[in-house]
Amino acid sequence: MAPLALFSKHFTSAFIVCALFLFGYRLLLHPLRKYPGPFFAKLSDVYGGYFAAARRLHLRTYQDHLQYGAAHKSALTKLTKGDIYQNERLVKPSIYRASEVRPGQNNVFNSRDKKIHSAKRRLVGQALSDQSLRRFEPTLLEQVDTFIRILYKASDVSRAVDMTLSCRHLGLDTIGQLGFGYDLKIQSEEEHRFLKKAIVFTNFRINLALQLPALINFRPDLIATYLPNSIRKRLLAVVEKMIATRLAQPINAKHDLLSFITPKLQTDLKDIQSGELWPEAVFFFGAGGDTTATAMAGAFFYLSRNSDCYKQLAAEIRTTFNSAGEIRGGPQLAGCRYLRACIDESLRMASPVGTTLWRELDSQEAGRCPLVVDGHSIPHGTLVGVNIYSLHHNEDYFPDPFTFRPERWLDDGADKARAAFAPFSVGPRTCAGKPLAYQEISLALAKTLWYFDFEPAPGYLGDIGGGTPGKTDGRGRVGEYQTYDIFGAYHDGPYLVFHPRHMHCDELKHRQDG
Ligand code: HEM
Repeated sequence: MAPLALFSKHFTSAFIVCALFLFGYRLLLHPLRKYPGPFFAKLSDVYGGYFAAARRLHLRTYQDHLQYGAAHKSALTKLTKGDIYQNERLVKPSIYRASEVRPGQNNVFNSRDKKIHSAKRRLVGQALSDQSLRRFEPTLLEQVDTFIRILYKASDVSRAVDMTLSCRHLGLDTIGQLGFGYDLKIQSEEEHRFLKKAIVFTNFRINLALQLPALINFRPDLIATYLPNSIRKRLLAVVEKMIATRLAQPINAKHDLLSFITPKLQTDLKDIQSGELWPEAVFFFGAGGDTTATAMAGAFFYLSRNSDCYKQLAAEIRTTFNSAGEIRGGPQLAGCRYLRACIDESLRMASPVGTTLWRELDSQEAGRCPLVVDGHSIPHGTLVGVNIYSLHHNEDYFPDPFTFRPERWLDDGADKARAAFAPFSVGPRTCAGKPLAYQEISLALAKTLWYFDFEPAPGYLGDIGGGTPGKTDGRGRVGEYQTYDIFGAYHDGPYLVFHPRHMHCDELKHRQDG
């Protein structure tokens, strides 16, 4: 036998023996072996990686919960269950390195050290506080008004509007202003619209690496950054341009994130991407635009398909306010309880972040008493987490979970539902942008219902966004808004047709004519 053939024969045999040994260990001796779970998840993280690549890990995890129970093994070293996010002994695991803009550059989202995180959180949180949002409101209202004018133009010619696109344009323009005092004009012009794709690419990659940590060191986005005109390179160039433009102005010229963080974070204008400000800016831009867009598109989907809820919400908006100008932040908007219930019900059913947010025992806790979650003693090094999509469809908390029923947030069972509601996560790493998200979604929905009636587009366009009958992979429910899990969510539609409420739309017509 030729030496090469001999080598390859021995190598293959050795590989098979090692694999059998490893899989035998994982099935029979691994500390988590007592937990039920899918066979392939017991063997390797490739299980999570495969479903992350298919963008349906949330659906698979939900099915696994039904089959194996709440505490099951969803990957080699991962358990899902319990009261995790308020536990001070737990931190974000090292797999969050997957979201570093450049290796070693940490931001408020992926810093693991508690002290460093709370300093960053205090800094970034200033731009997102209630007081800051009050100052930002006129700018937010301008963006929402642009959104309304675009719907009005489409309504004039009965053109179906893809709400995924419109909501994402609004979300990105808003975050361009709040982050950098920069008018990206995505709602009205083409130039920066590629940013949507760039954010999807980034989120997909991060999610894949979070589920299959072996990929963390393989960074296709870093490679992509060196390719001429790659989408990732263009995204970073836009963020850099926004920072440079803004830093050329006096620091208090705008009310934005940069006015708060620039004095505290080192940045060299000649090399912005190496400075401390850079990772915060890139994350802020990615986190704030797409998530609110999913929440809005989901709400439009469910309202267009549930006519009783639609009518009740329209009545609330149209009786609470006397003019479009009155629709702004404050007690009247906060008093729209049905509006809030519709938003929460959409966030429950189509969570913008529907994934499992992994946590692990802080390394400083090693050797101290074991971690106990819901009566389970968890070995050190295990990742624990709750899957948001599964939690939000758990019948114990949300009876009839696939039915859009805003009333569940207003009736007697509301406290139980609220205890299990976590679209923004909970605990010290809860979303810092929650108040902005609610304000933006509330204004966009309330103003839309003030000016228009809407319904699904006729023909096949009207079906886009829902499930496909007969599918058995979790996508067979026609009335469920289909999200594709990429840590955030990818989606399409709904396509809606808008009918102006004429006496109210006259002012829009005049503004357009003017
Ligand atoms: C409906 C809209 C939104 C949803 C559902 C959402 C959801 C979340 C979730 C689940 C997390 C925790 C992630 C984890 O533990 O790994 C998070 C973190 C975060 N979000 Fe949001 N988000 C939304 C909008 C926003 C907006 C508009 C901003 C503002 C720019 C924002 C800024 C942040 C920040 C700064 C963090 C990191 C918090 C920390 O670790 O201290 N989010 N978000």
